[in-house]
Amino acid sequence: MATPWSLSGALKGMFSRKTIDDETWDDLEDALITADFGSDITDSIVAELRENVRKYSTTDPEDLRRMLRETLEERLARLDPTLTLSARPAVVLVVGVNGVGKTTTIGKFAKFLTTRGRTVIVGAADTFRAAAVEQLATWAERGGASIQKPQQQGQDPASVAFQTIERAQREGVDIVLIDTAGRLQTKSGLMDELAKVKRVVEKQTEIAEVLLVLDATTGQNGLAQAEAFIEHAGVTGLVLTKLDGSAKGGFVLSVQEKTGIPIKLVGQGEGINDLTGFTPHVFVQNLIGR
Ligand SMILES: Nc1nc2c(ncn2[C@@H]2O[C@H](COP(=O)(O)OP(=O)(O)OP(=O)(O)O)[C@@H](O)[C@H]2O)c(=O)[nH]1
Repeated sequence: MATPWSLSGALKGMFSRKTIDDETWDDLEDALITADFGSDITDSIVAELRENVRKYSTTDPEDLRRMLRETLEERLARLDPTLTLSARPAVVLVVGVNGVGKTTTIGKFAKFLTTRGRTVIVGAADTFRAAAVEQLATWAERGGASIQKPQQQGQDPASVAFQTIERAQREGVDIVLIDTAGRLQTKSGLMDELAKVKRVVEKQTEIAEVLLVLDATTGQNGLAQAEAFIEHAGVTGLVLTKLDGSAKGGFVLSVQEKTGIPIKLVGQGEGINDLTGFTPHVFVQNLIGR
């Protein structure tokens, strides 16, 4: 599958040369920077590979490709991408700034779970915009999930979360996905609201996952916007969306190393089936090519 974030095009020239030379290293560095690995990670990858090439006294670009693949895979696999969803119900809070693909992700995630035989209910705890609730309802339905809507516009988000979990417990639903607000007047208002949702939910049951949705096309900027969530929301996993429209495959590694939080899901399209788990081995195969 050709992906826009694959490095295989950028690396082609490099691996078709007969021997590893200065140009090889320049090309590698350019390719990594262009793919948004960031300068620190690029420097450390290049330094590590130079050391390996020296240690194994190789001049074969194919060896370098293998080493690059191993390095990236090893670094991506340092954090565990497994979702913890064994509690019943397993409550997942979905957080992130507006426009990153939160609603779509909840629908796709519901589909991902119902396809695997789990029952899902979505809680519309972003209660301010009626249109947003309706959009979420459409995606929940596509994903095969039921939905708990606010009883009136602007209902306290924590009470919607409460009602959703109560219903899940009553109806024996496996997984609860709570959609939270992405935009309020102030950051502290947003974080207070989220803290209240968490407090109320934790009285009912443990929170299984707090997933932060990030738009891969915005790269480092998007990360800066999401900083408050990373600092205050107790995020347990990242969901990268819009990777299909991004040339920034390196963001995947840089976001994980910068935040210390594992990527758990990846969105690569606008369709209901376009969300997958994150598998470093597969990702790196696609990134490096062949
Ligand atoms: N290409 C692509 N588009 C995506 C992906 N995920 C979401 N989108 C698109 O991104 C846009 C925003 O998605 P939403 O799910 O509405 O985002 P949101 O964060 O809920 O936005 P608000 O409702 O405004 O808060 C939509 O046009 C989606 O189709 C993805 O993985 N790939």
